[in-house]
Amino acid sequence: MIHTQRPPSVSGSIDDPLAAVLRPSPGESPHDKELRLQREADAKRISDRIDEQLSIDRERYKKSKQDVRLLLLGQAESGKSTLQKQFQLMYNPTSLEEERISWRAVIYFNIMRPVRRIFEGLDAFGDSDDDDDLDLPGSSKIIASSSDLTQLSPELTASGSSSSPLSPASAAAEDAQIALLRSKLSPLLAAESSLADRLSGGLNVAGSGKGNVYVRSGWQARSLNLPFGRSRSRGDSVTGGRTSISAARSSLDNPPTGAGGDLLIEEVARLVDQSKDDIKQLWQHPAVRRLRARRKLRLEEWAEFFMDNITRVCSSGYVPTTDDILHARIQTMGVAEHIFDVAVHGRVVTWHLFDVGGARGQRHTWIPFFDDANAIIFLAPVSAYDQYLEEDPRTNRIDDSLQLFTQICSNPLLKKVHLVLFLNKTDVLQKKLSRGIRVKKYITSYGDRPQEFESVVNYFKAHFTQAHKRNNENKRVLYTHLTSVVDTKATKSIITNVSDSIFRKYLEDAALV
Ligand SMILES: Nc1nc2c(ncn2[C@@H]2O[C@H](COP(=O)(O)OP(=O)(O)OP(=O)(O)O)[C@@H](O)[C@H]2O)c(=O)[nH]1
Ligand SMILES: [Mg+2]
Repeated sequence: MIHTQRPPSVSGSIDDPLAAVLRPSPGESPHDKELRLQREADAKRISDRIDEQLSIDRERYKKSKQDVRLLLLGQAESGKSTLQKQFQLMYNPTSLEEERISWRAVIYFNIMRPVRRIFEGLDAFGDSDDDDDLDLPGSSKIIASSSDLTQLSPELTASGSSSSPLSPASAAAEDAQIALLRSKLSPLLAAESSLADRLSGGLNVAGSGKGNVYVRSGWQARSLNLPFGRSRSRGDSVTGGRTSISAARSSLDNPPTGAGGDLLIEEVARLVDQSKDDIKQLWQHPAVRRLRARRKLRLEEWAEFFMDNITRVCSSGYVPTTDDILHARIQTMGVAEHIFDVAVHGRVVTWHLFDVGGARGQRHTWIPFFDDANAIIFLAPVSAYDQYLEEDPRTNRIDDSLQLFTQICSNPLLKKVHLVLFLNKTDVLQKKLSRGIRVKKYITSYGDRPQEFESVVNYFKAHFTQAHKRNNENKRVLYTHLTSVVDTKATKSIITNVSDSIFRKYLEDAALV
């Protein structure tokens, strides 16, 4: 028989420090005993609570492993956040309702910026009368972005682009009108940077050439002191540790409020209401129409949308409509996680939808989200053929989208992820083509193919499909949809369809595990 000495660490209760603490002292009085029992009961309660929390966490973790994780990827302005709003509208409409009024600030900002750009355009090109479609990178165009004159009636376009020079008297009269409008709108323009600061929480993002404003997740709720439903940034999430959003505190966290709410926003609301007729006059001014007709001034689609709705949007008591919210533009910073419960085939599954910032400087923040993603919706704005990246004015936006899509298809972490491609902004593409903005001029390989929607879309689609095929060892299916994600009815049916296919793949994967 072997006798061994017990090592001190496993020795019995005699040497156990914990037991020593809990052991009654030899001469324990009844009062001491009561205190000791109380201590023991407290310790047990705390220990039970820790066990309970650990078990909840374990359950939550196990359950969250069963959740669906969907990433929305694509370059800046491709429509990711707009698509996220459509998901929100379908699966968590109350939260959109709660934040509805907070969108006013973004929409006011979406009005101030184009007003300033119009004046900049008039300063730079007001006198020149060369008819122009110069969209070469590095050209001196003031606004190297998006849309065109699709909203102009032929009559306006004809008068606006008239090549007959103005008489000196007419030119002087126009100059005086513009100068007056500039002076009347100067208080509004003076408020632009305060509003930008309020929206971004003072964050300045390097490389935002147009002075764009980035917001991080949850700004709507912070602006109203609301709980943000079940939407949160990854930085706030229970899993934590993969924060990609700057923790800079937003001034929206504590906006100075008065009886009517945020004082700055109320002041801006008063200013836009006062200025609405002048803004309208500016927007419809012949000098501005001429600039737009010559494409010297090209405003983004949302800017045109709000300019066309100026009286309604600037009137006092304005509450944004859902359509307004879908058109509102604010750049996403980092990665924002939105959580929805989705009922598919009679089963409710929690979906985590990750809406990322698409600008080049934001893309590194996507990577930590790749390893447990189930599905990706990649958005490529097919209307962007005549645009260049704001971050890199030499890169055509379609080209960038294609390169980005190739990287996503070939990324080893994403090889098994269900892949959906949205060829988005088809409505804008239609309008550009009907305006005669030639594809060949920007995408030379398009050659002499027809300037028709079908042909253009098929051409781009073929390139994306090709990029997918070249990087598809796993024979994964690519689901492609032509979309305009501002169109609620059409997008709803696509989301239903996509959710269904994502869920089917999810069930297949679960069965294999
Ligand atoms: N007309 C039209 N506008 C669209 C469409 N998709 C998006 N937009 C508008 O384009 C703008 C940019 O869309 P966002 O959803 O903010 O773009 P994003 O991909 O989230 O951009 P980042 O956050 O910068 O990465 C918004 O004003 C949208 O209303 C579309 O299909 N048609
Ligand atoms: Mg966004």
